[in-house]
Amino acid sequence: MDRILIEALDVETTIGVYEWERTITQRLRLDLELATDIRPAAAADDIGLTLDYAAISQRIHAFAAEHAFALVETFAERLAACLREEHGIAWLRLTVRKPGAVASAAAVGVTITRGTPPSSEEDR
Ligand SMILES: Nc1nc2c(c(=O)[nH]1)N=C([C@H](O)[C@@H](O)CO)CN2
Repeated sequence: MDRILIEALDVETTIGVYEWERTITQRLRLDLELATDIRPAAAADDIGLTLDYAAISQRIHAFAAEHAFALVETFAERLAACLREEHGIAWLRLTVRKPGAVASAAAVGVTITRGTPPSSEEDR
């Protein structure tokens, strides 16, 4: 199955388990792989027949601005559900990194995959 990519998308959100983290916004860095068949869009050269990565990126910024969670796990799970529901995405992989959260690490975070990857002959 083909995949639409969104890599190193930086968003600002309220996130953290500590009291002081509830009063500020912090940066999360997101990587996404979204399964879709790109052939109809490519054949017709039509943005309406694919997942619009610009529109999805905008939606992610809005989601981050609208929500405040303690855990990056919750952010990832809720965002994945939101994107799958609103865009009919059958399968996705989402990595959420919180740069600077652990001073001795470049980043910490989570990777989740949700849904069933639609199979195609090319994958066999
Ligand atoms: N598995 C997790 N561990 C931790 C998280 C988290 O979201 N998931 N969060 C924190 C704190 O908010 C930390 O990022 C503040 O620097 C600690 N551990």
